[in-house]
Amino acid sequence: MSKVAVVTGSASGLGRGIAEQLIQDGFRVVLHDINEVLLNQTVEELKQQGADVIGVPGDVSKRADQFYVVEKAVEAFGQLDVFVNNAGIDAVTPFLEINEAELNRVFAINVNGVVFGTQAAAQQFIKQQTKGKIINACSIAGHESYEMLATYSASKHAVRSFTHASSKELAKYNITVNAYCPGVAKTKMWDRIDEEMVRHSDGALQIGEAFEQFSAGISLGRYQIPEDVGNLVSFLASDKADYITGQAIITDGGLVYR
Ligand SMILES: NC(=O)C1=CN([C@@H]2O[C@H](COP(=O)(O)OP(=O)(O)OC[C@H]3O[C@@H](n4cnc5c(N)ncnc54)[C@H](O)[C@@H]3O)[C@@H](O)[C@H]2O)C=CC1
Ligand SMILES: CC(=O)C(C)=O
Repeated sequence: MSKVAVVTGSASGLGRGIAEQLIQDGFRVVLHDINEVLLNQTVEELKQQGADVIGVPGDVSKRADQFYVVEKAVEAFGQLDVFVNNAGIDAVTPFLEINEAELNRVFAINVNGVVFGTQAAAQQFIKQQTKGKIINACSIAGHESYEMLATYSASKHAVRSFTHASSKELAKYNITVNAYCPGVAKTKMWDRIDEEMVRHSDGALQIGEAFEQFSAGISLGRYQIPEDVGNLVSFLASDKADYITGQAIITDGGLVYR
């Protein structure tokens, strides 16, 4: 029987790219997103292409929603093999203006979401008595800290730390936990970051220029596309990655060197 993967935040952007790659790899995929309208549209498009997928709306910051998506995956497909904690949000703010609401919002989704998704998936793998793979969205911002992106960078450093700690605790169940760390990918997230950086630049930047400046240092000379990220997740989700755990692997075309 083909394997089953859940991908959170997969109605669009990198999550959709990851879901499409896993479908190509032969997975049955559960798409999960807070945007129910977009989720239904994406699920319909993928079904029309012949994919064996379902959509489950939910908010990753709610622990119950994460256990619910695992329950629905098992109800529909009988098992769970891979859980991708992809959903995440951005925040662009000068450090002195960061407030409690921003910290709570970004950490609730980017950090709590990863913890709850990991718990829900791990409990299912333990119940099944099978190996399992948990794959988290980190970022180059989980290795490097950026001006105006302090809250976001801190949240991604926390994702890297939870990847390390959970991989150590879950190894005895044959569950691996790894993270992918994208660079500068052209998705709605970067459209928003660019707009906000322009807004905070006092006229120094025009639309598109923050994205261009960030992309300028990429050694391979182009910005990232969802397929680049899908390729790394495809490997991490495969049996070929069975002996890799606790790693936060950078895929950025050569921008941040660790
Ligand atoms: N775009 C980039 O350059 C980079 C992105 N990343 C990370 O990759 C992941 C995906 O990023 P993008 O696709 O660019 O973002 P995006 O903003 O383009 O898409 C995110 C998707 O997640 C969904 N979502 C947002 N909040 C949610 C919640 N609470 N529960 C469930 N779904 C939710 C959105 O509806 C959307 O469909 C994020 O964790 C992000 O931090 C990391 C490094 C670079
Ligand atoms: C969006 C992101 O993850 C950056 C700027 O590294």
